[in-house]
Amino acid sequence: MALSVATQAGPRVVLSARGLGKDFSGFTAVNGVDLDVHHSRIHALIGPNGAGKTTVFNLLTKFLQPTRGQITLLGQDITHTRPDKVARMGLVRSFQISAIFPHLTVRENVKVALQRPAGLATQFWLPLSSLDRLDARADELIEKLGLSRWRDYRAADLSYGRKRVLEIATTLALDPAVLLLDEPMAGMGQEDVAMVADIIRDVASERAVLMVEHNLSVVADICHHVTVLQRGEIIATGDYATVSADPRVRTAYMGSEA
Ligand SMILES: Nc1ncnc2c1ncn2[C@@H]1O[C@H](COP(=O)(O)OP(=O)(O)OP(=O)(O)O)[C@@H](O)[C@H]1O
Repeated sequence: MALSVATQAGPRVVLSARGLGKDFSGFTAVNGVDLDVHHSRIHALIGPNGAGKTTVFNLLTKFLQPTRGQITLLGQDITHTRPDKVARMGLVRSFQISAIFPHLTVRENVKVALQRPAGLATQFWLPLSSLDRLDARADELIEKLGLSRWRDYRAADLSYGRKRVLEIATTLALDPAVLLLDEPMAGMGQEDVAMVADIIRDVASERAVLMVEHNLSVVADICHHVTVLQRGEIIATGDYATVSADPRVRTAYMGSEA
């Protein structure tokens, strides 16, 4: 199937899926998913529990091999590419807080992340001072994400919301073209939600963001495009106003379907 993304007006498509599907021992978890994720846009993937959102994320990052369909990243077919290579090509998934080293400071955490794209192996037996040359870049990233005040705090001492921001900062050290965020607002209080929403908006000005998010007011607030999944298939796609008015989406969220 030809991908007609190159001719579209507006921001360019950086990640795209066509006819994406995944079966688990005969059970179809994802089927016929078409997705275009654009540079400088925030795209939400929403849907009720078990709709297939995480499976789609795992397929896009190649943690799972699709049963059907094609995935393209920056114009290259990555359907059969290994996850580590996909990450190096610019599709990076933000992992949970456990990806942060709690005993290291904010700055040290960012520096450890920064040494990866520099092509250095992560050599934990080297003193952290060996990463001094990364100070300037680390501080730039820290400032960008509003963490300067907490630069010398141990990650363990940060608030929950700021841990998530630090985790996003470590992901941005790889300068991804596409950032996948898995429920970035999960477990956060309202104040942290607003802060992290602002950060995601900023971060997306220089890359594409695809996020799974259950907080629909955040989706309404910051996402340019929303794709709604139900039972592994797309039931609506468009801006928030369009999809939230769709009767199938209303039914799916009210849980009144069998
Ligand atoms: N490894 C697996 N083996 C078998 N079934 C699976 C596997 N992974 C996911 N599933 C099934 O696929 C369906 C989609 O699951 P998935 O986790 O992708 O949904 P989700 O939309 O992310 O849900 P939630 O919002 O609850 O996290 C579910 O029915 C789930 O039980």
